Amino acid sequence: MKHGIYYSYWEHEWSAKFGPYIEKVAKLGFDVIEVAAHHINEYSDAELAAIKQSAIDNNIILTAGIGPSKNSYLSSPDAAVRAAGKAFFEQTLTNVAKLDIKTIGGALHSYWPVDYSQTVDKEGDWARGVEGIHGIADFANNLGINLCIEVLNRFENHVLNTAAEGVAFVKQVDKPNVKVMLDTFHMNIEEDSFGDAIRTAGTLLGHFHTGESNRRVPGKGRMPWHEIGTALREINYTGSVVMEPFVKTGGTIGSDIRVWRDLTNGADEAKLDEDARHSLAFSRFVLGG
Ligand SMILES: O=C(CO)[C@H](O)[C@H](O)[C@H](O)CO
Ligand SMILES: [Mn+2]
Repeated sequence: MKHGIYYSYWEHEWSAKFGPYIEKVAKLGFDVIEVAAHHINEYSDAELAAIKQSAIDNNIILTAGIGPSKNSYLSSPDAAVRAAGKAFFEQTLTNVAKLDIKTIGGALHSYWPVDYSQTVDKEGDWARGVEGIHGIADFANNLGINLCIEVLNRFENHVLNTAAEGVAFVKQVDKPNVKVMLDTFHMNIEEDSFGDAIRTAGTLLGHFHTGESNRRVPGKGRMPWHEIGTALREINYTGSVVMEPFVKTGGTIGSDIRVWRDLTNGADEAKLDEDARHSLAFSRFVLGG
């Protein structure tokens, strides 16, 4: 099991450059950095080559997270938006592959976060989502990339809220590189049992996000980490466990994640780093790896 952190922990914008964080997370002892792919198409090839080299030099694996935009996503009822979604993914995956990234996770079938001022069509969005992911799966596979479909809580998406729904969706897509992704923050809201949810995902679990119920770093709250670690060991999970803490207010990250109070307790960057390092030690101990 490899342990990582989403660089957005330190940032306010999904557009923030991720290159400089590789050395930082390596120094903190992580194996993996997760980067936001939302704006990767704005990076030049030279920039991507330098980032790839930095990852090699620092012995860091990159994974990617993404929340597709409402203008271009795979399950839209509007065929033009679906086509734009496919084109966006093909360009994004091409650039993601330039960083040797093998895992991209998020609500890839949908857009994020969902706008609930509009009518919800769960059945239609599910069916179009399955078709949309099916339609980009081989493209991703040819680049060596796994598509990890994140199960989110009801306030962020309506299609996949539980591990059982994630498994059903991924089985309908029926492609070897399309997997289920779970996140303890969302599971805490939707699942009856953390252990059962992880066992339900089983061998289909492709990526795993961690965070406390208020999205502080693992170890600062009341998540049942022992139960989670036991279940991950039971299913012989060998993928990445990426902590996804969101503790800062402000910017697009603060508003998309609904961080309306300072969860850092006024921490400066050095203190945020220290919290991440402690949480990594805690995560390795309780989850394995
Ligand atoms: O858990 C999440 C949102 O609540 C997601 O992992 C990411 O934040 C999202 O896909 C954007 O990268
Ligand atoms: Mn997540």
